[in-house]
Amino acid sequence: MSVSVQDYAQECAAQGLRGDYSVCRADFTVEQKYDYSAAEQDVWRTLCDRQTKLTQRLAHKSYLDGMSALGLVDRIPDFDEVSEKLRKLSGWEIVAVPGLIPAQPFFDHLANRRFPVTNWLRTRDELDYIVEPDMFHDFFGHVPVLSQPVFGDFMQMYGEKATDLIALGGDEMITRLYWYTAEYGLMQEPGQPLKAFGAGLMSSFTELQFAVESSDAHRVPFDIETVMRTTYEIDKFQRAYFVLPSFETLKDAFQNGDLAGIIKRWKAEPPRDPATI
Ligand SMILES: C[C@H](O)[C@H](O)[C@H]1CNc2nc(N)[nH]c(=O)c2N1
Ligand SMILES: N[C@@H](Cc1ccccc1)C(=O)O
Ligand SMILES: [Fe+2]
Repeated sequence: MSVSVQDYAQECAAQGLRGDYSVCRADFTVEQKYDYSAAEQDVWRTLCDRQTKLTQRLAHKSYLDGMSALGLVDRIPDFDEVSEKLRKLSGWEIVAVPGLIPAQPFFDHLANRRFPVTNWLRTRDELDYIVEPDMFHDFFGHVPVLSQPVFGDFMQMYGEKATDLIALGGDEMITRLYWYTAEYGLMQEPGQPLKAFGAGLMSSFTELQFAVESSDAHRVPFDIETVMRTTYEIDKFQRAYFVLPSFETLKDAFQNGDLAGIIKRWKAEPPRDPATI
């Protein structure tokens, strides 16, 4: 039923993903091994400096509050140190993984308040955008909001509920919901300017600006059923961004929406193309 590390490692290698899955434990975690070079530390600082300037302007307050709570990011994070801080703030910890892991173990970590963070960093040639999650994306994009108890609790609940919905055959649909909210969600609260919410935007210099500021970005109001029916690609700018009116809207749709019904209705139907939403 669940994916074995060996099978997944082969799949990833075939797709050209960068992580080394040969040293994974059964839950896809690895040692962080803090042996980064001076050049990598330098890339990290550059990434943080240029991206922080953008997030100050374009990120939702929940993210900026989370970043302040976490404190300094002046060198590549030591995962154990960060976990200690996070545990005090919200009961979360981070664990090292070699890169993308399958949905099921991913959600199982979330359900247990563990966030998987990739243990390698993009190169100097990828400062603006990278096609697969790296440490900068996982850490800079996702971890700040986990320090905020409201979001931390939501992510745990997401992990728990996702596991049940996957059992109904909703693997792809529940992943799309995660994708278009936690990764690429925008937020526009009443009377407020449009802000970025998702982690995939927070970690990309070019896509963050595109999604929030470009008149070429295709932005549509959040609707849970539409989101769950819409495909995505991980290695290009998104062709649709869903705009949430508030975090409560997402939480409410997730808690009280009939996700099982949506899955049953649509899982055998052809999905929708984001360009046509
Ligand atoms: C939930 C959905 O499958 C999503 O793309 C998951 C899959 N595996 C992942 N694996 C890692 N390491 N990081 C992620 O953000 C994700 N996201
Ligand atoms: N494109 C994101 C990384 C990412 C890849 C794939 C999925 C999610 C995030 C970045 O440049 O930071
Ligand atoms: Fe992510």
